[in-house]
Amino acid sequence: MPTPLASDTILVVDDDPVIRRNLRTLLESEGYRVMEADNGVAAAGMLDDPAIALVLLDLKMPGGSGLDLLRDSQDRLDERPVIVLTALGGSSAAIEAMKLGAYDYITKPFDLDEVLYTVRRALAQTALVAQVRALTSDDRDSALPDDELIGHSPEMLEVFKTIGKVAATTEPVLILGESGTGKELVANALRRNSSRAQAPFVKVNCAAIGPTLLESEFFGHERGAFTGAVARRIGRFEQANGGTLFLDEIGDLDLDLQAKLLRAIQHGQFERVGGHQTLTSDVRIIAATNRPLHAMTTEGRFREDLYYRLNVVTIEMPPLRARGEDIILLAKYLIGQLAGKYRWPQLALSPDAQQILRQQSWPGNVRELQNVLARAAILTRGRPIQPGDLRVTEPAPQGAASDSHARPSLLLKDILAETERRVIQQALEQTSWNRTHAARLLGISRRQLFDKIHEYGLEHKT
Ligand SMILES: Nc1ncnc2c1ncn2[C@@H]1O[C@H](COP(=O)(O)OP(=O)(O)OP(=O)(O)O)[C@@H](O)[C@H]1O
Repeated sequence: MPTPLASDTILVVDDDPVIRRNLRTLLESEGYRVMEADNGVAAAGMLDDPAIALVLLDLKMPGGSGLDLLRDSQDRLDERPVIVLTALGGSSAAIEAMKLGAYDYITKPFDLDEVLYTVRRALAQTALVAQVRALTSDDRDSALPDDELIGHSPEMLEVFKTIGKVAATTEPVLILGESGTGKELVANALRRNSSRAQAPFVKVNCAAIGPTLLESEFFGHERGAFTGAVARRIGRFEQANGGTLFLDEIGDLDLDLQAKLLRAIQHGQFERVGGHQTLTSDVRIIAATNRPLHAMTTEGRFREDLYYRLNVVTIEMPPLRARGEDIILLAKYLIGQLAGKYRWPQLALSPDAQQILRQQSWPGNVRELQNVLARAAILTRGRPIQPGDLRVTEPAPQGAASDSHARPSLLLKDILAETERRVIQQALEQTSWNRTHAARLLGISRRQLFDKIHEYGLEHKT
């Protein structure tokens, strides 16, 4: 959780001076500034102060109840989180408050730790959403760091919320989702918003290296541990000590290594390859995979105990096709990046091109969108992108194909390529992706078929 900023002022609204004093003492000891009001009307008058970042609000107060404040001052609250304080048994008022947009509620007599935890969580979450909003506004002049997560869809806001909630804990986080959905960006955001933001952030791609080298990659090795081990090597667990270790493609991990990894995560203990000394390291684990990890546990391909250890918090990345208008938001953002990089001020997306983008199913998700746009931008050499400039891997649905604007290209070579792609796709579907049968049907060799599948980025969908 980010340390509170000096500007984080909390408005405590309660008619009971003892409660106000207790809350003030607690919050000030944590570095927050505190303002007080003893009823809803007085509180509403104070909300014009932009320093107020959060409101702790009693519901029952003479002279302006908390519910009235929530109901009447939405504009003044301007999305600042309100945490409601309710007496035990007052659940209907609490529910009503939540409906009116309260962030959360705490029942009295409250536990001070719970108050602090809820306040911190609310502030971290709001800061994250605000940051994302600012970065995704249409203003292209704002310099965007490369690893910002763009999205306004409810699905992505859910992801941002979860990041806000869990970033500050040291529990492991498992990020699931199709390839290219932004899992690595989420790992970066978790780290950036954690108390370990300044500590080491070490990444290992578990699919990139074989099991023997991977063990040494994780835990290091002693000199002479195996041929080629000419010097002692410090592994990633040691490097990440005090920080965060991101294990990408964890679903590709060999069973034997899964056991060693479990021990290292559970007890923080491991040995270098060829070493006898037990080493310890304090790392926060973030793991990601596009594989169905849970199903793999039932098939015995992934250890159940490791799965449950990693799966304390799961973030499911929605596929791009499920993010609605985020496709266009992202496309505009990516176009902005390309325009800046290549100095193409005219680069833009025509409305028809946007329509084509909306209609795709994007099996390669954001990465595919990036590739399609980069290729189109290069083709047009910085002029506005039209539908014909977009080489998408999925044919546009019927309606779009009959629309003259949506016709991909009039160049003979493009039409031939598009026809070939469709025929191959058809043959593959007709044969349930039996490549031998499909190749026979098409009158080409299996090798040629493989090359074409690769060339056109065709994918088997179940
Ligand atoms: N929401 C997003 N906003 C901006 N860029 C994004 C977003 N999601 C993904 N990207 C970009 O798309 C590309 C793929 O993202 P990333 O590598 O994080 O995906 P991944 O899910 O980890 O993929 P894989 O499973 O293949 O490793 C990156 O260049 C990333 O910057």
